[in-house]
Amino acid sequence: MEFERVQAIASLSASLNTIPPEFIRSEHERPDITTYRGPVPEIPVVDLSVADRTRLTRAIADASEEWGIFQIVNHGIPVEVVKELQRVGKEFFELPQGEKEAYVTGPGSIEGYGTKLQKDLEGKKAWVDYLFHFVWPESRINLKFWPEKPEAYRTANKEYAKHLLRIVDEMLSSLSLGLGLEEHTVKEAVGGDELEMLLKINYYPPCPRPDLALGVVAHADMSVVTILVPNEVPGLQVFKDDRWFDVKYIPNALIVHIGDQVEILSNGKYKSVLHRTTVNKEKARMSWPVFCSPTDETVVGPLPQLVGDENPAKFKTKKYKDYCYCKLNKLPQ
Ligand SMILES: O=C(O)CCC(=O)C(=O)O
Ligand SMILES: [Fe+2]
Repeated sequence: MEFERVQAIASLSASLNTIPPEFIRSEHERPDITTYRGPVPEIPVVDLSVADRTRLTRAIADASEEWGIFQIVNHGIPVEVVKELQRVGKEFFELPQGEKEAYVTGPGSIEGYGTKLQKDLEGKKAWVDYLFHFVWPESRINLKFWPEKPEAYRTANKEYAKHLLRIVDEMLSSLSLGLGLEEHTVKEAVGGDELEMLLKINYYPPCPRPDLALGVVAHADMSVVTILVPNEVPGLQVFKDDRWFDVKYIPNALIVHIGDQVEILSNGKYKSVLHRTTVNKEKARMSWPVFCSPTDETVVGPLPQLVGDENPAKFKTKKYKDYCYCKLNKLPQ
């Protein structure tokens, strides 16, 4: 098992200065060939400390319509809280392999430590290991998947989740207002206070051939929104106007991805963004996305206020778990 971890493969590969063939992407995916190197448009940056609520709402709504991704600055989460989240996550991944295996994901569970074992459609593997666990609501938390080491892991994650809850509410309110709807509409449409927050830590070890491999492959998140903290190593790319662009690293910013559920309930007005990650030759890249999602049984579809004779529904209305099942098994929605 140990040698299936990308972290273990990376240590071997470093000395060989090469990577196993199943990590070498075909030409249409290779980052060196497919990354656009012309002038790069910046993804929008939204300053949450702006006092003018109407302006803030418009900035978030416009970014969600045009890009489906933006960075937020002056978000009010203390720098120390984020730094501590990053420190304990990094220390967990630096533990001896055997200690991490104690948190290994089990059959039928999304939570836990692991590596995507199945290859993708082209028989390729992703240069990343991960840890998943719920951080909200309390009833969903299973401490079995929350590392006991380093010692501050659990307090740091609890603290971050508490702050993030406020940001999620702020995002969902702005998305509602941006559609011309009452503030709580979007949150209620995805289950209100039942909304779940699943934290993932991505650990992308240094890779001797970052020109050939990919971290996470192109996808759009199934969530309502995903809010992500990266470390200082760039690697996130977004697909826009038929091109892959690098996302600039902005210290202390959080990255907000619009997920499929918001695209669906807005009937396509807001875009769920296609993104992927590249890896780095010298440094480990890490990221902490939190996927905010409805419960399995929550039914999500285009908001009735937004559909009519002139605006027919572009998406089916279905349970979140059925949406995920179709997407994960590449079945028609
Ligand atoms: O590492 C990143 O910046 C993005 C990761 C991601 O897209 C994901 O885990 O869904
Ligand atoms: Fe993602």
